[in-house]
Amino acid sequence: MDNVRATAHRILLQMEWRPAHPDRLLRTALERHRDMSDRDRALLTELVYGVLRWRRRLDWHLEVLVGRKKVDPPVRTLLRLGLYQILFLTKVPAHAAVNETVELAKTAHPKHIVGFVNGVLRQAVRRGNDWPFPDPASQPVLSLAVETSHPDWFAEYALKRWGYEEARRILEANNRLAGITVRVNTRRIAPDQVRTWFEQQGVAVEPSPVLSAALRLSSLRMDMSRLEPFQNGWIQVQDEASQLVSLALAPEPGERVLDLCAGFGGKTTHLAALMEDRGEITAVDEAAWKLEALQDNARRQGWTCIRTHVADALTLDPDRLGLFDRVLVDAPCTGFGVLRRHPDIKWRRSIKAPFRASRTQSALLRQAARFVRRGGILVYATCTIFQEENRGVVEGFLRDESQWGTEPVIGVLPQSCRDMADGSYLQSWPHRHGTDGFFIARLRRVEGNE
Ligand SMILES: C[S@@+](CC[C@H](N)C(=O)[O-])C[C@H]1O[C@@H](n2cnc3c(N)ncnc32)[C@H](O)[C@@H]1O
Repeated sequence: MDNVRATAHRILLQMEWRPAHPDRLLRTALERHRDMSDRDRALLTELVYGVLRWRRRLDWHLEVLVGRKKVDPPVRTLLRLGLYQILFLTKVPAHAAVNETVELAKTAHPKHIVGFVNGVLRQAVRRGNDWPFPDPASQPVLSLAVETSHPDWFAEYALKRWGYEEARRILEANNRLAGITVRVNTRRIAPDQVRTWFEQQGVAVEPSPVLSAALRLSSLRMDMSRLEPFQNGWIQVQDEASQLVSLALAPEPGERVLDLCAGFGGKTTHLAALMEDRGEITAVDEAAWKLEALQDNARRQGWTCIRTHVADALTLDPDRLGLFDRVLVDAPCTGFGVLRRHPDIKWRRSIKAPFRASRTQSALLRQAARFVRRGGILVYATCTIFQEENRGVVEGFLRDESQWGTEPVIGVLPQSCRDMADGSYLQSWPHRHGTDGFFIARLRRVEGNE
């Protein structure tokens, strides 16, 4: 039996039943099938991510083929997988896509379902490029949702907020594959040396137009953790926009810094680099396993100034932890700025998600403020593009907290970031800057705590 398609089907179906990270499911599957060739591994990743990325479009095509007939999740997932290969994968011949999917159907379904799958996919092949699409003039929301494969609620939000043309550019950019960007640990090695290492492995590398210590790698998905630059602590996989967050905090060597939502420590280790490993960084997260990964990361990169603290940030007490010169809140968010890398997120959120997220974000920001000394800096960041989670959270905070003011984020960043300015804040965009979509606000405590 074809391992690749069966595995892709299993992963996609698992994601139908309950939320899971495709990356984690893929990694587990690849570990189980160590004998899989590199070509098959790449195809498996492409099938899973391709179906997730194009799900709304595939469902539209399915609707054209079978009408509103109810199709059970296992069969729907099979059809999406077959259709994706027929419509989007030029390297898989259409007849092979049909045959492989039908063979897969035979392993789990009765004859009439196998016949149904076969019939639907053959119809799709016969259609070639002849598919109806919603009319953008009379059905702009449906047209945006289907053509760019986003949930209808988000297409409607985007249309209202940005207008059709800009909304289309934003949504289309989410379907462009994002390459891997790395931050070079310049304390260990020069960016040029890392560049040469990758080029010697046949990977094309471009220096970042935004940041001097960042490199853009052409290969889309490599297992970085196996590579020498990663194992030697020379690099951190991190999009440029994400790198701007620590730069916006601009910590100085010797300071006390609090990273309240540290996660795996992409930003924490960057802070340590900016502080030349001098001073003290307290990295907090409620997920112990993430902080363990952070510690590995810090060890590999050679940072000793980070200590981790597993806790719900909302319950921390400034009397115990003391005050800090700078505090970072890299808040949990809806993630709509990173849909290029995580297309599954689109289907896991509803229109209520930004509002719900904003309540936690506001609580975290208010809590973070309690830890900042007078004159100190607080940076609030998300990887999303909803006003409710970004400007809305910060402005709500500023309305209630008279001891705080904003500072232009751009003031502490390289000139190359100028066009990311959004008033005194920063908002980066995949369609404009080729980076992930991040929001950053920089606040200063002007009065209050000593
Ligand atoms: C956007 S992620 C942080 C990513 C991380 N800063 C990085 O650069 O890799 C948000 C993090 O906040 C953590 N988190 C969410 N709510 C929290 C809370 N109440 N207390 C502590 N950590 C929390 C999550 O576990 C998650 O790791």
